[in-house]
Amino acid sequence: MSKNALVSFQGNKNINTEIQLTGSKSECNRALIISALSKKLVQVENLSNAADTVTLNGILNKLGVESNEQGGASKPQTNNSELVDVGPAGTAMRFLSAYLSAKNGNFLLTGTERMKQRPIGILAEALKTLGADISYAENEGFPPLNIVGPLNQKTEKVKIKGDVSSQYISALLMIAPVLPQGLTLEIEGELTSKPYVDMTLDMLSAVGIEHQWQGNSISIKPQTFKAGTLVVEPDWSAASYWYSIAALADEATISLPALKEKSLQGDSQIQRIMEIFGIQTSKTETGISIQSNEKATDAPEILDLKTCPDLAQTIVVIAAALGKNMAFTGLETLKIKETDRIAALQNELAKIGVTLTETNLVYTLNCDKLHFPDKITIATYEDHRMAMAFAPLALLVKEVEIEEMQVVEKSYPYFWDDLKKAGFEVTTLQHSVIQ
Ligand SMILES: O=C(O)C1=C[C@@H](OP(=O)(O)O)[C@@H](O)[C@H](O)C1
Ligand SMILES: C=C(OP(=O)(O)O)C(=O)O
Repeated sequence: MSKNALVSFQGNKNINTEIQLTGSKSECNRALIISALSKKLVQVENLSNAADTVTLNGILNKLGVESNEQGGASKPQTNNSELVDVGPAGTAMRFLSAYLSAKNGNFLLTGTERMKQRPIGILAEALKTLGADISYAENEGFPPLNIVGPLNQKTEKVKIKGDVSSQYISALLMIAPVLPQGLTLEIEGELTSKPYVDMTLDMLSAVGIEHQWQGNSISIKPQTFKAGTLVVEPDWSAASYWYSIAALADEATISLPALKEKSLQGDSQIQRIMEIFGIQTSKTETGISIQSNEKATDAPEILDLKTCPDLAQTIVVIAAALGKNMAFTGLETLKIKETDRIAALQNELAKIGVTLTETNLVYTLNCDKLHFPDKITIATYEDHRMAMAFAPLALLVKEVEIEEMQVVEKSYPYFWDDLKKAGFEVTTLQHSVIQ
């Protein structure tokens, strides 16, 4: 049985609401790994209810923190490996690859069928260079991974490609302080998604872990964690869907408590980017408020999204719906996320007459044939962001049916409830799936 959401908005398109967003899954997943590595000296506050965070928390609780992550312990006697299944959680897969390599035990780290298509070879090979015992259980370079820890460190210097996923780098940086020799990472090529590496280093600094970043090298010496609490901010990627709603409404004032204008999350750039679509952000006593009635700023000729890949679907869909023939760069990594997000966007934007085409890594929207049928049905490809980026179109299209509505659970489980709170009608449709 598949469950779809039928989304519509009746009456005046004026939205005035307050939405309490759940904690950032990126911050939470780092905080949980750091807490485990610190043997719970570091506590986490405002844990997200994102499924990816719930999964990682469950795995870490089950594994316990007794074993010796500081390295040097003898290898386990048994050949039975412990199954660790992250489902669709990319950060959990990447962070645990490093964490389990440093931990005493024998593990089979796996995930969904899609996870088995998301590359991990760059990280696994870097860990092997450090001394980790890792092998590919199915396909070379992809999960599942057999990991036998703790690693017997052979070197402190590792080279790593920076242009595929920053998660590999964050994963290594978090275990660096517990490695007997520490770690110096030399990043080769351009670093993609850089704000996520900054987030990792800032969160490590908050619990006393120092680093040096010179040129393309980041070094962390062996160090102990300082006791403390990491307080997680709400999720800025989730906030981006409220910016979309504000951009498509006739008038909107949406307050988002506890969000900070200056955030650890790179996706807080949505504040500046959405000015292109006439949305203004202001600080309030409790967080921020977004308003739709300000004058739009000029769109740049090409908007680069390399530092905020998770905003790409939000921004591309809004630009398309507003008929802006914009061009984008920095979208290369979208093909290896929850789905091939470029192909997914191309397929679904075609339903409102918009094309997205690529020439020399510049992606251009053509909205000349933009039209809004009375009803569109959007496929979501097991990708939460497809559902959430397209649902706001219900402000322009009478009925938007979003397939497999449960996909939102990955990062924003209360998305549909929050839409209802803001005045949308959301009905659940049950369809039998014929195999
Ligand atoms: O480190 C993180 O928390 C994340 C980094 C980004 O991935 P890439 O570095 O693979 O672009 C982002 O897309 C993902 O949702 C979360
Ligand atoms: C890419 C994402 O997540 P992950 O890589 O952690 O699966 C995302 O949340 O958009």
